[in-house]
Amino acid sequence: MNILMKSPKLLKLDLPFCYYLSTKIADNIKNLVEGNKVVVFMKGVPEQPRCGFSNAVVQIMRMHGVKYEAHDVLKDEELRQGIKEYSNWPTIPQVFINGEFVGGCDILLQMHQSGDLIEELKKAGINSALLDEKKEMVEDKK
Ligand SMILES: N[C@@H](CCC(=O)N[C@@H](CS)C(=O)NCC(=O)O)C(=O)O
Ligand code: FES
Repeated sequence: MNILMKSPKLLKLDLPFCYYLSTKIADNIKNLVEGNKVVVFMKGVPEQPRCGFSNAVVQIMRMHGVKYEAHDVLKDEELRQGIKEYSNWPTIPQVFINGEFVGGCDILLQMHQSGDLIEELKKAGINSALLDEKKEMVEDKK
C-alpha cells in the first residue's frame, strides 16, 4: 500500500508552503487561459506592445480579425514566470486557443503563412477575416 494512503496526515504535514502557493498560481493561470477562446500573454498591451515579438502576434491576430484577451506579463512578475511553467515554454508571447497552448511568435507566424491558423481558429468556432477575403477573391474570379 502507498505510504500516503496509510497515513493521509503525512500529505498535509509534509507538503511545503511553496507547493500550495504554486498550485494556487497554476489554478489562477488555468482560469486566465480558459477565460476566452483566444488568450495572449504578451509584453505590453495590444494598443501598445512593448516588444517586437508581442507586436508580431498582435498584428497577426489583427489580420485575422480575432478578438482575444490579452494579459501584460510586464505588469505581473508572478504571471511572467508562472505562464512559462504552465505551458512549459520559456518565452513571451504565448498564445492559447480553446485553453490549449499553441505557440509563441515564430509558431504563430508559421501557422499564419501555412494557413494552419485559419484551421485552428475554425476548430475553436472562429471565422478568420482572411478566410472571408479568400472567398471574396474566389468569387471575384468567377
Ligand atoms: N522566438 C520566440 C521569441 C520570443 C522571445 O524570445 N521572447 C523573449 C524576449 S521578449 C522572452 O520572453 N524572454 C523571457 C522573458 O522576457 O521573460 C517566439 O517565437 O515567441
Ligand atoms: S523585450 Fe526585448 S526582445 Fe522582447
